[in-house]
Amino acid sequence: MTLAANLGFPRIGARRELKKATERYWTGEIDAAALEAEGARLRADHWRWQSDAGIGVIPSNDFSFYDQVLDTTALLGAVPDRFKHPGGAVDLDLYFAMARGTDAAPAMEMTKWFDTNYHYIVPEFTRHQTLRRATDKPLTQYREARALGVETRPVLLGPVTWLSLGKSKDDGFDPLDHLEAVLDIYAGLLADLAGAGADWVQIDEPILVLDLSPAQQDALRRTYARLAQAGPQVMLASYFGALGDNRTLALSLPVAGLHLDLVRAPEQIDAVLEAGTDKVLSLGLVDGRNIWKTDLAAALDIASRAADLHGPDRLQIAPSCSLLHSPVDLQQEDELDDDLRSWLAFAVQKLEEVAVLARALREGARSVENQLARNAHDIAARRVSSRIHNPDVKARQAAVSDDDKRRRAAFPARQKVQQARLGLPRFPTTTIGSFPQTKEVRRARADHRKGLLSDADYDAFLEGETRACVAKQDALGLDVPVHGEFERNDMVEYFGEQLDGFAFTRFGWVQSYGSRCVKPPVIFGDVSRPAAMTVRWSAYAQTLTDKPMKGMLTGPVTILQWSFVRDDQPRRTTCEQIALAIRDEVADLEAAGIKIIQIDEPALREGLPLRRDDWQTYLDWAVGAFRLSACPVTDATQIHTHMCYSEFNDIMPAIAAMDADVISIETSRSDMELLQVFADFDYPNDIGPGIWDIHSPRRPSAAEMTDLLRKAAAVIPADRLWVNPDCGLKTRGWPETEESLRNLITAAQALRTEVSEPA
Ligand SMILES: CN1c2c(nc(N)[nH]c2=O)NC[C@@H]1CNc1ccc(C(=O)N[C@@H](CCC(=O)N[C@@H](CCC(=O)N[C@@H](CCC(=O)O)C(=O)O)C(=O)O)C(=O)O)cc1
Ligand SMILES: N[C@@H](CCS)C(=O)O
Ligand SMILES: [Zn+2]
Repeated sequence: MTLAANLGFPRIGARRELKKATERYWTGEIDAAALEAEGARLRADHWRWQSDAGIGVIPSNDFSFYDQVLDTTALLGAVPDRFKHPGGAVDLDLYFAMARGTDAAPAMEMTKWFDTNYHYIVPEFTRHQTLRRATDKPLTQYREARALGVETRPVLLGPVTWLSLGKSKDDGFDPLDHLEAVLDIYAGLLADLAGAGADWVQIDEPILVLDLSPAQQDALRRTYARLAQAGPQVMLASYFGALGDNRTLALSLPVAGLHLDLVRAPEQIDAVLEAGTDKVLSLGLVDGRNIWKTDLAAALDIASRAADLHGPDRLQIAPSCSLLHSPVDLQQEDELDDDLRSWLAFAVQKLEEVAVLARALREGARSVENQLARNAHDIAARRVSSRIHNPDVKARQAAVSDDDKRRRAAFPARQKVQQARLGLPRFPTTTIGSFPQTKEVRRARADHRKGLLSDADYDAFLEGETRACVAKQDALGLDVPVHGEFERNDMVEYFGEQLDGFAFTRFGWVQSYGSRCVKPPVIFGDVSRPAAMTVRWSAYAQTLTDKPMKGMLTGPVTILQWSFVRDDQPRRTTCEQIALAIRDEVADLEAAGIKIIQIDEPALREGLPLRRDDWQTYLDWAVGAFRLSACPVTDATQIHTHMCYSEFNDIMPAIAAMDADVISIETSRSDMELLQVFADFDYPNDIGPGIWDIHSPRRPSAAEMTDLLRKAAAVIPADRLWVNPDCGLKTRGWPETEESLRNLITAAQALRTEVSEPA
């Protein structure tokens, strides 16, 4: 019998209840018991909703208080020495300390989860680390569901993915050398889960869609040879792409089930069916990464073919990946127009789609003919909607030339003109754009939205915040101030709200990291800019200071990457439309007297395809889009870009090809490691390596930041170094911001004294 299955449900809560409870725990407003109780309440609700939606295979252990990779690190007791854990269980406070750092110990690194906007805590490995089972979460949450009458399939992160995503802290140590120790722990856990009643477990190995080394392939063979014997049957989950050249390997593993992402890679079903297998196949037919309604007829076509060739009893229907990346429930969206609403599906609706498809296979398409007919109507209506196409946008795109993507002079000549115009000191200091989004700022915006604060009062409030922020930066002595971004709810959503072709939701929140969420806008049609979006705030801020005010924009690739993108045209086409809109904004900022403009592209690296063979094509159009947005200006206007959470090792030519006059990057958590690649590559333009980890509430001292800057000056010529934090300061409070910026400026001053001027 074909079952409807789910791989993971969003844990943050339909109204971000988990975020709110976690943050209240951190500020001491509630205790651990209250936080645990809120977690349990959410899990119970989510299990019930899934059951009500008709899902037969419901996951457990997909819940997390911060991150599922950190959960695995805690499960395996891989606590870095600096947290001085004496052994025994990893409790909630140690868990949060690893994620967020403490005064005594910096947080563990955080980075992108594959090509998503979700961030995980990077495991740290050392040669002499002793791994041992240090939490029982998979077991307790399985039992918790059972006690509520819900039979679940516990989800575990696969050992090889966990080891592959971690970082070795000892030279020459290969994390895969820990594999046997990890397998001992997993085998024990699986046996316990079987003892508690679990017939199946889901083990996620998303690295199966990456280019794998022989050592990783061997590790996968050893892992599943062992775990397939350990108790419950294993549903091995691949997602975010095609198995590709790992298909034979995956099919050869002695697991009982294999999950395939048939949204990103629908073609792989034919190869798998042709190869033949006795495994249960889980068909990921409903997009877990986007918000469009599934074309059920097309999905049913694939599923029916699989049922004919493989047998309906050995099939499950599922979302393509965990629904962690999807908003919770479309039902809440009371402000979306009817057209748009009829085109969308969030997590709850996606599970209903999964259930319809499974039922169609079990009982025949007639049994769900009403649902199929309604779906076919909505899919067809979207396809022909007049709201999607804008001939002016298409005409402008057709006229884009290579010249539009080129600055007038090369960097050395631009640098001279800009230095003469800006007159900045060596080691110029700046920030990445946002300043603390305090409760007051968020409340004023919420009140404005609800009509409790008039347009004029909200505007005056924002002017006040901006004025105070510029004054503080002047008092601190920052060389290149910013306006503070108080008017922005989010660096992508804010732009989406002002561009045609975008829609936005009220509650479409998705977890980004820890308690932090984003509400990606929905790109449904051709994109254009009806009016200037940021000039009002940058121009106002420039009137408040004699220093050069930096204008702040989000780049086209990042807007694309952090939105829910239309799936009816290539991403590169949509990206170019956004680039043209940003280009107009850049030109307007320059015309308004703004001499420095930053175009943030933190998601450029994240958008890189998972397989290397596809990289160059992406990099060509992504870099082209950035350049298209950045190049309407004269040589005297300085263009900055900013990238956080990015590994640059393999993409330096593309970073250089962006040709930004200045790039600021996140480097502090990696102790400047990330900078070395810029040195090795001989990166030609200016660089601002972050010297303050703004993701942690910890306040770095001037000495610590001076030290980081010295490390930077040892590898990058001093006359090309800028001094800045890792990223924007929106998540920080004012006291820590002022103290840390004071220290950052002290560090810059120290380097100006220490490092002699070039002759
Ligand atoms: C730089 N990062 C970003 C990523 N993706 C983005 N789309 N944006 C980013 O900035 N990816 C990589 C990183 C991830 N980092 C972060 C950092 C911080 C956040 C964050 O702070 N998120 C906020 C939500 C931001 C937001 O949209 N705020 C709105 C709504 C505020 C709100 O909650 N209002 C309350 C009412 C408030 C009151 O009455 O007091 C409500 O609606 O209930 C706004 O400011 O208006 C977060 O809180 O999680 C995300 C990613
Ligand atoms: N300008 C943005 C960039 C974040 S990546 C900010 O400062 O928040
Ligand atoms: Zn950033």
